[in-house]
Amino acid sequence: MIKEVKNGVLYFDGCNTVELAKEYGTPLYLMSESDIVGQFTQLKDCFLSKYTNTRVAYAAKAFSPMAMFAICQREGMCIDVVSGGELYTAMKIGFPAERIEFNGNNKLPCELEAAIDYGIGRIIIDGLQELALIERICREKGKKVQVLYRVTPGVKSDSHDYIVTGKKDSKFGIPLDEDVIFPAVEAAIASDYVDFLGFHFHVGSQLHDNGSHLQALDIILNLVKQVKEHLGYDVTELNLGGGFGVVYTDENRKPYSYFMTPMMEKIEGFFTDLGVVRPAIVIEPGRSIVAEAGISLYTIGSIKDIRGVRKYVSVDGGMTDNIRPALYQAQYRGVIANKADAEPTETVTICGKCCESGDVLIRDIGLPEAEAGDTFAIFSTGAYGLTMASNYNKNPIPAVVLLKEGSHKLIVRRQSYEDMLACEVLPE
Ligand SMILES: Cc1ncc(COP(=O)(O)O)c(C=O)c1O
Ligand SMILES: N[C@@H](CCCC[NH3+])C(=O)O
Repeated sequence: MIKEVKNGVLYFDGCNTVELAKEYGTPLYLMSESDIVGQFTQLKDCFLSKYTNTRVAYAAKAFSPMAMFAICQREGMCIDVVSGGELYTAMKIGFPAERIEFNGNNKLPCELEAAIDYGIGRIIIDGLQELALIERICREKGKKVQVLYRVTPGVKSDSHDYIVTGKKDSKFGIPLDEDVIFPAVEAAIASDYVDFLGFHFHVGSQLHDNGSHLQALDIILNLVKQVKEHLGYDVTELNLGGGFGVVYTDENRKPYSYFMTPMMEKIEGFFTDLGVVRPAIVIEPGRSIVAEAGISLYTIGSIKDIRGVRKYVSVDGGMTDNIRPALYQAQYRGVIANKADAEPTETVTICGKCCESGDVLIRDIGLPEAEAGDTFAIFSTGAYGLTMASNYNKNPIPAVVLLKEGSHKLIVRRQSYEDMLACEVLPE
């Protein structure tokens, strides 16, 4: 049991969360290594070990400390980076270059140069000008890189509009208009500076239905067929992106096999019929690896009961460590960690300490009576919490503690006020 209650106290991966709050301070992110490894194990069982020539590239944007990259390295995973900063993190720990893939709709020349210098495995080209930019850099450096094209399949997905990426009106990917995509593929095939491997799509995030993945896959397989027919070229790699949904409140999380099995069956059947060796298949899960492995801990402070309206319970963090409720109206569950088995007696709203009315973490949650000094725990905050954290109101970014079966270690130290001032210069 990753989460359990003992003597009224919430334990996570064998650790007493109230003690952790005292030892490391709050706000605090906890990450369960056991849960992260458990997700990788499930992917190994239903995908990596079941089918040859497959890879998982963890989408680092979900949670990107060096320690996470090290877990990926140890577990034999690849990683998907989307910025010079994520790439630098990988380089810092000596992450094997060939296991890094680079995504992004506006990769900067300096980012591409660093990636090509490091010898990264793949660049996922996201727009028409990017090929020329990569070719120029490779020409100057006397290098060659492996590339895929990210395409927009033009499918709808059932998720928040801000995290849907597969529709045609998107800043990501290349549209599938014939007069756009075929010349682009021809140019990549003909290039002396890139090896063109195939196609990439990512339909969106936090999906609980495999429909849009399967629809996008059909579209991409049709493209593969057309590329063979028109250009006589067999692709050697397909990347199906990530997007697999997790539990925040009462969602019905589907196992990875719910997505992977029908996709792999479709792919295997298609290439058998085409009489072509199946290309390598890559996926890029981010959220599903780390979201449920995270808990955020806060200390309750001011409590305001606006009679007949709402009771606000304030915590010592907020939108600075978890922007998702404010940005996507995301919903979370939580408990008072030191009263974890007490019955709810009132409905309250958990708000942060930032100067924004929208700084609400959980609206209308049933809790036992909250008191100043209680430790409040919010579940499923492991993805896109720390990585989207900000210094708004000059609040320092919290520490991260990695838990494993009762042991705990600091993997990101809490920012100090000095850290926040470190880049500032006072004019003479
Ligand atoms: C290209 C790409 N790959 C992977 C991901 C990871 O998605 P998720 O965290 O939903 O698995 C994203 C983000 O949505 C993405 O844009
Ligand atoms: N940041 C988003 C996910 C972005 C996915 C990347 N394209 C979230 O928290 O849900």
